[in-house]
Amino acid sequence: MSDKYDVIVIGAGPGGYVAAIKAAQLGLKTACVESWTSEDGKAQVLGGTCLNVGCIPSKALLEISHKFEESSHDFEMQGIIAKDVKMDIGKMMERKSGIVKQLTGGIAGLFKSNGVTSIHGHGKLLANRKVEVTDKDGKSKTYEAENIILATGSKPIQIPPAPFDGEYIVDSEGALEFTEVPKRLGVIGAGVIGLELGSVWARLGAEVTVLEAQDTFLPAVDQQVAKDALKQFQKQGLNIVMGARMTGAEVKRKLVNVNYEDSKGKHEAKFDKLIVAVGRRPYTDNLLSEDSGVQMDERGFIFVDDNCKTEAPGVWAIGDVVRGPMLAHKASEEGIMVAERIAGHKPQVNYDCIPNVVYTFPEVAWVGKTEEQMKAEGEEYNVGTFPFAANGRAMAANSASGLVKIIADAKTDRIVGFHVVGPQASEIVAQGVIAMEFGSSAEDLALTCFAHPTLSESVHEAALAVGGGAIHIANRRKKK
Ligand SMILES: NC(=O)c1ccc[n+]([C@@H]2O[C@H](COP(=O)([O-])OP(=O)(O)OC[C@H]3O[C@@H](n4cnc5c(N)ncnc54)[C@H](O)[C@@H]3O)[C@@H](O)[C@H]2O)c1
Repeated sequence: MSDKYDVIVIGAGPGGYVAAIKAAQLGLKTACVESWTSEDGKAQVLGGTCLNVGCIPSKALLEISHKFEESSHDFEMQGIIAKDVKMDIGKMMERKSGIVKQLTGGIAGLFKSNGVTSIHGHGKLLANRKVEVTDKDGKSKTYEAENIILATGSKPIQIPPAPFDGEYIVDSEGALEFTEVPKRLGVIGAGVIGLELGSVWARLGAEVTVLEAQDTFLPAVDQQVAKDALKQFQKQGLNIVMGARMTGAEVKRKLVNVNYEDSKGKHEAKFDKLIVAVGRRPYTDNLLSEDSGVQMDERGFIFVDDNCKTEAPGVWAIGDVVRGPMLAHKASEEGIMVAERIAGHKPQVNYDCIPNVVYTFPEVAWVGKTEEQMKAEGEEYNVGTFPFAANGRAMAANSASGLVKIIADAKTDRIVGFHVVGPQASEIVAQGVIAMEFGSSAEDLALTCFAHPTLSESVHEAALAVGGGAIHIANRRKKK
């Protein structure tokens, strides 16, 4: 086979592998370059961070640890006697690895069935739409393509006061590999990763302290929802210290001594393990030759326009390596858009309709604007909320905490924000995404028939509440 392609994708994460499959489906001769190698050094590993060391393994641990916590603490009041429930961490990790293996293997199958050529090695973009691929033995080969898609993802940020050592001070990947439950676990950063991984180990019995530098909890989240979530996490025993900036961490006699400062002064804390989750950085190490023509912005993200075009002709970039939220589904959407644009179509990603989820329990999920954003922008709006405490299905499921909140433009009634904290928020938010994508008004949702008894009835009631017409709760706003 010739080494000239219509499309070469560098990176086989949820951005890259989806782009490659879509491009091949559109009749383009496509190759995908991925350097990730199995631990035994023999095989190529597809799927990127999300499938291997991110979304999927963390969700496996979140599901299992939730079941453990539920059976240990919440079964008895429901009449289920499950005495002395024990956790086998080795077995839990085996199951997590099994799920990862199944999914990553699935991508290889999808590449084959769609006719994507998989190339194993490190890809580097050269000038004039050429890609140099270096294999694990250091041998290089150059390929050419009409279009190149950079989808190399991101890596955890390492900060000087707490360098990762892989054993005591770990990043999000290390936190998925503990072989036993740490007695005292410290987490730096109350962001998505800190909260999700802190929750896993807290449910399994660790005493968890989360140190967060900012004063506002989950500042990107609607603050009514964030405050509700914080209250619930604290009730579960997560010790979340706000306004606490970590200044140093040192391992001494198998313990991590952490120094931090807050408004009350300087403090020291001791932990058996420390997870540092202070954000991720775009991964562009040795990706671009000096004459590649691709520019980066001041934060190291590859510079692209609204359609993911870089400044080099025929070179595109998608996912965590470019501006916008670092989310697998955002990367996949960009991958599909770029593949279709290469094929001559003109799709766009609607960046206003990308859902966000924190996979804690309860989950926090949202799409669109927060009340704080509407206020800051001087927009007039109406709000409808409905608590799961008034939802029969949530009560039956012993998950009656949290709420659904819908924000609608005051003039048009168009839904501009949809927020959930509560059971299955990650699934419920899809209703808000669909509604917003179709330009629905709150009244459209209010006039829709929802099955009874379901958690989704809270969406219906919140939509009714926007117009002051909720049935199962006193209305904050009176019907006009
Ligand atoms: N469920 C999901 O969608 C999901 C899951 C995992 C990761 N991600 C994405 O990955 C990226 C990285 O996640 P993350 O949680 O690491 O980053 P984040 O940006 O969400 O949170 C990092 C937090 O660390 C705090 N921090 C920074 N330095 C600190 C210090 N010295 N002391 C105390 N606190 C400090 C910051 O104030 C911030 O709140 C995010 O963009 C996130 O959206 C998403």
